[in-house]
Amino acid sequence: MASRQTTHYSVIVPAYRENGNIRPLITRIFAALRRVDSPVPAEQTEVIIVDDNSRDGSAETVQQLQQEGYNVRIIVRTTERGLSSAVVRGFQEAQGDNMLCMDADLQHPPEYVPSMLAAMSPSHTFVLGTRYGKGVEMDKDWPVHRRIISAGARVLALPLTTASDPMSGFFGIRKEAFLKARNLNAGGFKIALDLLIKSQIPPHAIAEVPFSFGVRAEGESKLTGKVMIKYLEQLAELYWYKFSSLLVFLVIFLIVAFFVLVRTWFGSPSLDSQQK
Ligand SMILES: Nc1nc2c(ncn2[C@@H]2O[C@H](COP(=O)(O)OP(=O)(O)O[C@H]3O[C@H](CO)[C@@H](O)[C@H](O)[C@@H]3O)[C@@H](O)[C@H]2O)c(=O)[nH]1
Ligand SMILES: [Mg+2]
Repeated sequence: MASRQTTHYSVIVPAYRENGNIRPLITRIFAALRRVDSPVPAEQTEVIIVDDNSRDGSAETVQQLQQEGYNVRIIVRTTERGLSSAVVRGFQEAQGDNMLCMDADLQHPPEYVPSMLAAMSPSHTFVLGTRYGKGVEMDKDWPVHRRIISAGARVLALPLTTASDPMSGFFGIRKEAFLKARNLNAGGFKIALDLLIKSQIPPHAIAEVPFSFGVRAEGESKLTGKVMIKYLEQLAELYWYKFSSLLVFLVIFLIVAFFVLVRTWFGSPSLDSQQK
């Protein structure tokens, strides 16, 4: 098992009722890291599952995996709920400087973990698993309504970032960039978008890795109508965060321009009229 000093890479997995997926996920991640051509050593990598008190046997599965020698641990939250806040908690607990977030349900292929981790560096502080890159595609079984929602959500985020897939739940961030973010919106599902804006990641610091988005292996999606409303709230907040100074500048500019025009058109009162 890796010691604390040598853990340079952390994989954070938010999980709610994912017991059926945990074993295949962990064994596939470490099998990929143990390949001879892996750019990242398995001994320097930890996996942290952030579970919201699922009570479905996930904790026992993780315990069993630990006994088998896998460097995985589980944080069971009992007072908080939600995907984004679980990811933030995982990043706060991570030992590694290179932190990757991925879903538990195998929609994000574990075989991409080594290259995603290796893509982070002091000059590429953010890595984004994108479903819209060259040569990749969504699984044909991914529902049409989810494709439409995803496309709409992506269009709404266009003014905020140049990243091709800011809705992706498969992404990584360097610790130093994560620590720059203030007032993260920990509600909802779109924590990558929040981090891209609030950690002030410049376009050239984003490494994009195309991947084919699969379908959930076991269990059900937790994305509900409430999550979509939360996304709209998050967008409103991010638009304000990013454009409020521009807006204030524009308003002041328009007020000044208005007074200058009024003075030019109607002129200032002449001395004669003031003396009368
Ligand atoms: N701890 C915790 N984990 C959660 C919660 N809700 C969801 N998760 C975990 O977050 C991961 C993604 O949840 P899904 O329910 O599978 O989401 P999805 O509909 O497949 O959405 C995924 O793809 C979207 C792109 O289409 C992404 O935008 C989204 O972030 C996510 O990655 C899974 O591992 C799930 O267990 C929660 O309340 N708490
Ligand atoms: Mg899923």
